[in-house]
Amino acid sequence: METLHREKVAVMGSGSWGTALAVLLAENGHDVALWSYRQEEAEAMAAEGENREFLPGIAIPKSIQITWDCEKALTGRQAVVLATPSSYLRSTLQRFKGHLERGALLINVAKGLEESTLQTLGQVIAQECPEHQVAALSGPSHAEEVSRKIPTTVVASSASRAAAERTQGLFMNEYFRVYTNPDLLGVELGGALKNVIALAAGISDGLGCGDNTKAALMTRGITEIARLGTAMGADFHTFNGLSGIGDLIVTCTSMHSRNRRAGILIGQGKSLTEALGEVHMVVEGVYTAQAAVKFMERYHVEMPITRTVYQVLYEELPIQGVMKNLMEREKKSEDLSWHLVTEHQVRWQEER
Ligand SMILES: NC(=O)c1ccc[n+]([C@@H]2O[C@H](COP(=O)([O-])OP(=O)(O)OC[C@H]3O[C@@H](n4cnc5c(N)ncnc54)[C@H](O)[C@@H]3O)[C@@H](O)[C@H]2O)c1
Ligand SMILES: O=P(O)(O)OC[C@H](O)CO
Repeated sequence: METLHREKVAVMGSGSWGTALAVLLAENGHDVALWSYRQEEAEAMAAEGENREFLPGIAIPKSIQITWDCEKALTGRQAVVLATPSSYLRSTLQRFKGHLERGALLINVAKGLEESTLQTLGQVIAQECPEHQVAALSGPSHAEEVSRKIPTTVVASSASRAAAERTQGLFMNEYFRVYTNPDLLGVELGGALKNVIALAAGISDGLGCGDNTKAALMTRGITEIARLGTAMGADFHTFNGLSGIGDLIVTCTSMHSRNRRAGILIGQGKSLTEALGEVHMVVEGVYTAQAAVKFMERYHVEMPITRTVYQVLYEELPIQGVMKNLMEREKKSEDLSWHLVTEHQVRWQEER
């Protein structure tokens, strides 16, 4: 592995992902500050040398400066990792943007959509911090595995190639392989929307359905994500990559997945509030489902799995009605090659 260029990095958000990435960045040789939203969270981590609440068992190197003071975290830092849950991204940016260094690169690692504005997280960041370049790091990557150095691959995406490559260089090491991808919209949408499909996969498990059902939900899930994504202008191919199908696979199959675990509890008959309380960590799909339903209406696309999850969460669709909702829909043609459909239709017409 080539020698790393040492940078001063701030990680804003000390949940499981922010903590895991701060540890990785420190191990890569960077000078890292880790900012906590809650003072008591920062104090506990500093005193215990680990994040017992969100990432127990992983030692936090002493070189990491842990703080709840935004100014301290950001002063002199040219790379800033945004690791708060998506619903707090805007409020966190508003709180600290006055302390950002001029030209600092903002790297979002949260996965979600802003329901009130129907903006992607990249758009939220660009709106709040228009002077700064934005990148995203996304892909199949549970904090519990990355922090144990289990081989993981992700993508660094930005409209700016230099920003994507800088992000790649910051994070890449022998157990964390980072590819670049120029399609920021597609990368963000894949990461956000897979969480709703993971809730469906969990519900299916909680209901006692089988592997056939899970495979169907994952395959049809990525199809509906790509359908919305391409309607919004993303590149179809991105959904075949790490931030698309890759992340969908891990989140629908792993017991580390908060979304899948919440889905299992709901499928077993727990209420949403009970499921969220039990999982304790952020379950992004619960919020993304609300935004996704608005997006699908705006772009006139069908997303039956996403809509069914929304109905369970917010419209009291009985859990026993989930499979009926999906299986007894009208007959359809499979549309995996979304961009080739027209070509197929032409060929079929010629054959007649
Ligand atoms: N955990 C993972 O494996 C993982 C992997 C990839 C991406 N992500 C994404 O990273 C983001 C953060 O997830 P996480 O798993 O680290 O969360 P988490 O549930 O582990 O931690 C939540 C954090 O949010 C903080 N918080 C609570 N209220 C807040 C507020 N009002 N403002 C700001 N912060 C507040 C808490 O103090 C805590 O540090 C999510 O978008 C998630 O989808 C997580
Ligand atoms: O645990 P989940 O379901 O929130 O997923 C976390 C990451 O997005 C997995 O890549």
